[in-house]
Amino acid sequence: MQQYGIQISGLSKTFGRGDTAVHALKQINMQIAPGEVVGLIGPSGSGKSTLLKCLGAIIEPSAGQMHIGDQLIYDNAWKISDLRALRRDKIGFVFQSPYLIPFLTTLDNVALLPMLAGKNNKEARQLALDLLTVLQVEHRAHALPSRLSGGEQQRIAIARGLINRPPVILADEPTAALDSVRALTVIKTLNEIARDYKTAVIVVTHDDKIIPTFKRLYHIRDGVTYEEQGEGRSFLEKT
Ligand SMILES: Nc1ncnc2c1ncn2[C@@H]1O[C@H](COP(=O)(O)OP(=O)(O)OP(=O)(O)O)[C@@H](O)[C@H]1O
Repeated sequence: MQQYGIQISGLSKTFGRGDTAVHALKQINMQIAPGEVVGLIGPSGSGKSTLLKCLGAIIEPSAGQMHIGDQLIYDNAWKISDLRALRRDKIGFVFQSPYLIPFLTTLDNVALLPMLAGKNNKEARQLALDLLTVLQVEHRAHALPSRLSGGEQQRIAIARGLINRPPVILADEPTAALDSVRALTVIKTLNEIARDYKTAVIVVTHDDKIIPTFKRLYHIRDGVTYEEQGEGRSFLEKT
């Protein structure tokens, strides 16, 4: 049986009840392999944020199943007690706005998470520096976020999402604030990281610049998803 990075089946989310109930997600099935980067697109109100929040264990689904790797996370109820530790160790979040802490250097912004997870200062900073090197922003390690370009800030945000080596990354509009060249660089970086670290990555986007880069694209409309095949890495190689 193939092992997925993250897999959901029959996942549903209803807000409210009775006549005013909103069925935001209706029996969604998704499987993302380790190393795969998929896109998720859909119009406003279609359920993208709700799906991302369920996948990120930020809100509780109403029904269905979710596995991360071979661990059953949700089966009509949460199957693990410490959701905060799950989010910290298994899921990396990358947002449209990098949300870097303005008075910490780039390096400390990234080192903070492994410190919170129990690593000592020196170990955490070395891990952070190694990752900044992979993302080609190590020369900005001692700069404050306000001194970085938008593309550099977004790469720092990716580093922070990755630092605890989560098996899953959820990226919400990570390129919306970037021009085409920087947007494609961020997506290339996510693809390289996914491949090298065996991470399953889901990118929610409205960004036409990056939509052709996905080999698999999930469309969502009125809480229902369907899948489309795209060009993927061969498109990225041409850019
Ligand atoms: N807390 C909530 N209570 C009630 N209804 C909600 C809640 N959150 C979302 N919804 C409803 O669920 C549906 C899906 O919303 P969601 O925010 O997931 O859409 P979206 O695709 O992310 O939209 P956008 O692109 O505008 O952010 C919408 O009808 C929305 O009004």
